[in-house]
Amino acid sequence: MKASTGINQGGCSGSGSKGGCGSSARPTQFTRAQADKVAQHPCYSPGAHHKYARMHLAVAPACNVQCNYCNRKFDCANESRPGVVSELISPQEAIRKAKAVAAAIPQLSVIGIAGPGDPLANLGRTFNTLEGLRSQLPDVKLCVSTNGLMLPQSVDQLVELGVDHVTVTLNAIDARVSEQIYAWVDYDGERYYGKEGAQLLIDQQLEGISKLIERGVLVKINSVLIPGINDVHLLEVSEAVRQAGAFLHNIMPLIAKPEHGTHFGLNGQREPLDYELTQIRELCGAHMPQMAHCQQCRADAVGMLGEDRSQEFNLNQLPERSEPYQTTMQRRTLLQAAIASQGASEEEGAKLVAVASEGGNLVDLHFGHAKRFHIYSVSSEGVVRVGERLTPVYCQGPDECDEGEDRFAQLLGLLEDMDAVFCARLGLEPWEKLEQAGIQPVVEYAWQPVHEALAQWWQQLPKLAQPRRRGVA
Ligand SMILES: C[S@@+](CC[C@H](N)C(=O)[O-])C[C@H]1O[C@@H](n2cnc3c(N)ncnc32)[C@H](O)[C@@H]1O
Ligand code: SF4
Ligand code: SF4
Repeated sequence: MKASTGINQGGCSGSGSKGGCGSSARPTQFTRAQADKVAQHPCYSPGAHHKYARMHLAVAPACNVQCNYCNRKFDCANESRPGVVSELISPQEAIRKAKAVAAAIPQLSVIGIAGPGDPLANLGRTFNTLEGLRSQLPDVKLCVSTNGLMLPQSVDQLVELGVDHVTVTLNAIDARVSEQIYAWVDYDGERYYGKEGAQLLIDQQLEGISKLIERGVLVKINSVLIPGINDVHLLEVSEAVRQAGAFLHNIMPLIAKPEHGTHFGLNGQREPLDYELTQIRELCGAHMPQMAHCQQCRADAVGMLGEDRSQEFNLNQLPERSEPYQTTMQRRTLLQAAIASQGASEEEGAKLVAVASEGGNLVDLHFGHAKRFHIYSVSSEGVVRVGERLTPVYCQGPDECDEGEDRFAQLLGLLEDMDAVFCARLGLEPWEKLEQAGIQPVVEYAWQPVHEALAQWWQQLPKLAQPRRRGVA
């Protein structure tokens, strides 16, 4: 009973889609670790959007470009489309809201920042929020959706903070097309118009996409289909992003109603017809796997794709006090393990195992050097990845080791519900402390593939698997 990987399926579920699909997408080869990441992201895998939920934190009001289709309104609770939010929140409020939603919706696997403006035009607010999420909700995936203008200079920090899913909106790779979509571009204190602004944006987007891919980040491309402007051109966009190494293309229909007050809406630019969207997705599907279950969510969307529970989680509705996040996290991991293995794990004595691994393919990291632990449920049902936990680095070298004790205590807290920890190496002292905490350190499988290592380890466990040692409150 393994998790659906979402590999080679063309990103086309049809369900919940605005428009059809039918694409015969070109296969994309993923490593197992990438496939695991995809499998738990509701936007990246059609199989995942029934199992996992997402939320957007509306912390980023400003934008550094003006798309002719965008008008960011703040006070519009009954409308659901990109850029719309009910309330703009601060990074601190965002963390509070994220904890409340993670507790209420255990299927929440991904938290993204997607506006209502551009996350990278609000660097302080965005990175403060991401830092808070990383340190206080270590088990959620972090996702950012950007126009790409500030990407090249932001990639290092995004990777450092553990963001491994980024969506870039790329509507054109030819400035003659792009200048019809963007009114202006603000960069380095200057405002650029026409082809000059368009070319600047394209250059930054393509450089940023390449850098993300070099660093192992999964990149999804959003393109807004604008009839008569970029419809046929999207074939070139699709081919370019395939060559760059993006893994999913999300062609979204333009929304352009006069009442939205956008340039296109007010000037009669028409929206695409359903069959036009289907045709373009089919044609682009020859280059790139297509996403067809995008719901064009609000910038503060909450819940499973296709549902919007944002109105249940406005700041004034959040509980005054919440349980410690560690308790929430442990409950979420057990529930996600049950979801992933369809309820079989508890009864069969499944083990929860944390693996120190750089990319999720090999058991290849020193325990103290892991920036994240990949969490697996291991049982007679197989090896199922059920999440990950981001961690402060315990020891980066002799100069930093005086902080080691505190960080180790944090690590123990992070992993206290695990049955075992796999890593490539581990010092004697942490070894003993892990054992005292009831967590088995395992180093015998250093440099072996994670799934094989875990399966072999399970095989050699005593045949009568013990029920799990610990439950959660
Ligand atoms: C609101 S934006 C926020 C992230 C970022 N500023 C960006 O543009 O990528 C999220 C997505 O919604 C799309 N979007 C915004 N307004 C739209 C509209 N009127 N019709 C279709 N897509 C739209 C954007 O192109 C982008 O892909
Ligand atoms: S980049 Fe995003 S937020 Fe900015 S104007 Fe375009 S759609 Fe709106
Ligand atoms: S707008 Fe599309 S890609 Fe973004 S969260 Fe919603 S479904 Fe996912």
